[in-house]
Amino acid sequence: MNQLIKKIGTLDHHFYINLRKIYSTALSTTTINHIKHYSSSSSRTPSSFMKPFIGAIDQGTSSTRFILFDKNGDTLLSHQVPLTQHYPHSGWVEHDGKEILDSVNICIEKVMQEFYEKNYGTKEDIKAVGITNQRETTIAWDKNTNAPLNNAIVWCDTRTSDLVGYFTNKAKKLIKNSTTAVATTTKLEDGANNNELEPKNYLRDKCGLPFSTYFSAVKLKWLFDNCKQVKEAHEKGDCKVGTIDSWLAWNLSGGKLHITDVTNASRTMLMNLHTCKWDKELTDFFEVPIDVLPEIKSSSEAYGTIQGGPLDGVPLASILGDQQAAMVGQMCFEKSQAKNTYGTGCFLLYNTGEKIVPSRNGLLTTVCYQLGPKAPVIYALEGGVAVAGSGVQWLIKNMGIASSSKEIEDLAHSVKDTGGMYFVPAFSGLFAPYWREDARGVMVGLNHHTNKAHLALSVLESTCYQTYEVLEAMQKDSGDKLIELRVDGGMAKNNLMLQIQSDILGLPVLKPTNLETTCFGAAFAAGMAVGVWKESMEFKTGMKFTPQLDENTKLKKIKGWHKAISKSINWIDLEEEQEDNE
Ligand SMILES: Nc1ncnc2c1ncn2[C@@H]1O[C@H](COP(=O)(O)OP(=O)(O)O)[C@@H](O)[C@H]1O
Ligand SMILES: O=P(O)(O)OC[C@H](O)CO
Repeated sequence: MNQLIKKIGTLDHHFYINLRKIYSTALSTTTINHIKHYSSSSSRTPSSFMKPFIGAIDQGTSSTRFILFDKNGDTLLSHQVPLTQHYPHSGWVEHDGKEILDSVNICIEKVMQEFYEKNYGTKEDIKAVGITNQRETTIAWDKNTNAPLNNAIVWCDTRTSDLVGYFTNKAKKLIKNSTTAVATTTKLEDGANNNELEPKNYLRDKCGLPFSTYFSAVKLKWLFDNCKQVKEAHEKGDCKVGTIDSWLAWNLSGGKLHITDVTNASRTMLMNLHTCKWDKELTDFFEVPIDVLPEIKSSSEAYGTIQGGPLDGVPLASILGDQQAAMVGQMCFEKSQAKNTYGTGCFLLYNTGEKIVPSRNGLLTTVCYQLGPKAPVIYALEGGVAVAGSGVQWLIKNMGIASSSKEIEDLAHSVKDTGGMYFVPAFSGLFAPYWREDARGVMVGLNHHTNKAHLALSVLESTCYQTYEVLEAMQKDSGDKLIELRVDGGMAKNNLMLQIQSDILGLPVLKPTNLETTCFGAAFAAGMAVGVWKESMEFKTGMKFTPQLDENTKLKKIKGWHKAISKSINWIDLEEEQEDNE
C-alpha cells in the first residue's frame, strides 16, 4: 500500500470553492410513493462508531442507496430505493432522470433524519460524499431548467444495434481506404498488425472498447438523431449530456459542476485511454458534438460542495463507475488483483496497474481508478455479463415462478442439478467475451422432468458459466493465473450461487463481511480526497467457498454450456431486423 500512496502523490485538498446556494433539492414524492424502501441501521450504539463519517451514493441499475460509513469502514446507516425500469419497446430500457434524482434525495433525507434522531453526530462529522453509478447510461438535460430532455438510455438498451452496424461499416471503409484513420494513428502495445484489424475493433486501440450498443457514444448519436428536444437545446447552447454521475453531480451542486471522472469517461468510447481526454477524432467518428460533454476529473478530489438539502456544504469528493468503485472497495490496489460484482449484470475487473493491456480475447480495456488529480491512472481489463441478477428478476416478474430473489435461491436449492438443462440469458445479445448483438436467450436440454426449480438453478448457473468464460479470457490476456476471486454485489447474497461459482472456476471464492463494497469504494475515494484515509484497509473475508466438484463433471458441464451458447448465437438476423425497423 505504501507503493499506492507514493503513486497517488499529493492529493489536492484545496479545491473547495465557495459555491452560492442557488438550488434547493426539492423532492417530488409523486414518482416514488409507490415503491418499497429499505432502511437499515446498525444494532450498535451510535457512540461505538468512530468519527469522522463519509457518505456514498450508489446509483445502480435496479436501485439507489445512500450509506454512511465510519472511519473504520463500518456501516452506520443506509437507505435504499428501488428504481422503475421502463421498457417502452422491445430492446429498449430506460430510466426517468427525475426519478433517479428523487431516489437519491429520498435516500439522503432518510439517512440524515435517522442520523439526527439517533444522535450519531452533527453534519460537520460528515467530511465528504462520493458518487458511484451504473455506467454508460446516458442522459441529456437543459442547463437552464435542469429538466431531463429524454429518459436516460440504460447501458443494456439495444435500440442502437443498427447504429452499431452503421459505425462498423464506416470503420470497414476506413480500414480499406485510409492510412491515416484513427486506428492507424496509434500503435497497439503488443505490436498487433493493423491490417488484421476487425472492423468492430477499429477504435479499440484508442478507447479500449469494441463497437456495441453498450457504450455511451452510440446512445448519444441516437439522441442527437432522434430526440428533437436534445437537438433544439443543443442549437440554443442549452444542452448538457453525461452519464448518471454527471447528472447527479450537476444537480447536487446546484448546476455548478458539469463533470465526470476518468472511469465513467472510459466507458463512452469518446475518451482517449492514453491521454484521458475527450478525443476529437472519436467524437467526429461518432458524429457527436464535443461541446456538450462534461469535464473529465480524477476519481478522488474535492470537486465542489453539495448545495441544498441535509448535506448542504458537504464536499463532493469522489466519482467512480460502480464496477471500478467495487475494485476500490475490495482493496484491489495491487496489479493482478480481481473482483467480480454480481448485480443486475455481472462484471469482473482485473487490475493491470499503469499499463494499458489491449485485449485479444474479447475483454474491455478500461480505467480502474485515478485516486487524485496528480495520481497515476490505473487501468483494468474487464469482462461484463449483461444479465445476472436481472435474469433472477425476469424469473420473478416475467415468468412468475417466485415472488422474491430469496425464493429463487430456495427453489434452486430444492434440486440437485438442472437435469441437463441450460439457460443462456442473452436478452440483449451477449457481452464478453462474445460481443454478439445477434444472440438471444435460449433454454435447451428440456425434458418431461424439467420444472421451475431446474429453471431457477439454470439461471443461477448461467451467471457462473459466463464468469468462467470471462475469467478464461482474462487469464489469456494477462498471462496470469488467478488464485482466488473476491466477489460482491446484491446477487452475491446467494451462497448456493457462490458455491457453484467456485465449483465451475475451480478457485476459492471470497465473500467480504460487508457486501456494500461498491458504496464503500466511493466512500473510500472521497475519504482519501479529504484526508480521512491515507492508506488501504484490510480486506475482511466473511465466507470462503472452495471447489467441491470433480474435474470430469466440471468439464462436462462446461461443454454443455458451450453447446447452449452456440444455439443462442446468430439467432437474430440483424440486417432483416434493421429493414423491419425502417
Ligand atoms: N438471494 C439472491 N439470489 C439471486 N439473486 C439475488 C439475490 N438477492 C439479490 N439478488 C439479485 O441482485 C440484484 C440486485 O443487486 P444490486 O447489487 O443491488 O444491483 P444493482 O447495483 O445492479 O442495482 C437483483 O437483480 C436481485 O435479483
Ligand atoms: O447496476 P449494476 O451494478 O448492474 O452495474 C451496471 C454497470 O455499471 C453497467 O456497466
